[in-house]
Amino acid sequence: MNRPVCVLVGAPGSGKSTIGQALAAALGVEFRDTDLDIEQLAGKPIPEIFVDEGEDHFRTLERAAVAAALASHGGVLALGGGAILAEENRAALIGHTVVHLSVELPDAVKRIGLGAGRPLLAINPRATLKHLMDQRRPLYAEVATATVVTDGRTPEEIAAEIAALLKP
Ligand SMILES: Nc1ncnc2c1ncn2[C@@H]1O[C@H](COP(=O)(O)OP(=O)(O)OP(=O)(O)O)[C@@H](O)[C@H]1O
Ligand SMILES: O=C(O)C1=C[C@@H](O)[C@@H](O)[C@H](O)C1
Ligand SMILES: [Mg+2]
Repeated sequence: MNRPVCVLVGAPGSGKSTIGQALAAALGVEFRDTDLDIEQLAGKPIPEIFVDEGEDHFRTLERAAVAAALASHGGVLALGGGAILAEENRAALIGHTVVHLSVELPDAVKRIGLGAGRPLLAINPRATLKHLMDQRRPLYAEVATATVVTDGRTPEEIAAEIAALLKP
């Protein structure tokens, strides 16, 4: 059974997908993102899943995607920004190497632009993002075995710091 060399968690815009790909390339392993697994399985983009079936259904798909990826993926794994909301997912992360990519509101807003593609941020995006980040910060900290600050830093710098952390 494979297990991820590193699982990345963090708020929307923390850079899980971007840094995950750079880190996987640096380590010479595969990158996997549970958001993409869910889209492939559902056959549609995440915003459409939210519109057609609702957030609860998305979270059900997400719990299954997290369990499947943790059990089978041997490379770098990025989880969706809200995956840590589920107690089941937090429990499943125990014993894994989990890196929290921390980001504060100004950098997160700059990066994601608060445009389309993030269904939870469709209404009053800045305030909603702040609320999400405040609510989730303790949960990211709970599952993380290390926290890496991303504000004002390039994806390459961040990926290099994580690669160094992973060295035995
Ligand atoms: N360290 C960084 N500095 C500047 N821009 C960044 C950095 N990391 C990511 N970005 C940019 O921010 C945007 C969001 O990054 P990314 O999609 O990797 O975040 P994410 O954590 O995967 O978000 P989500 O939870 O929505 O999947 C992208 O346009 C990316 O290029
Ligand atoms: O922050 C969240 O709850 C989400 C983040 C994205 O990665 C996707 O998983 C989805 O848009 C929900
Ligand atoms: Mg992502």
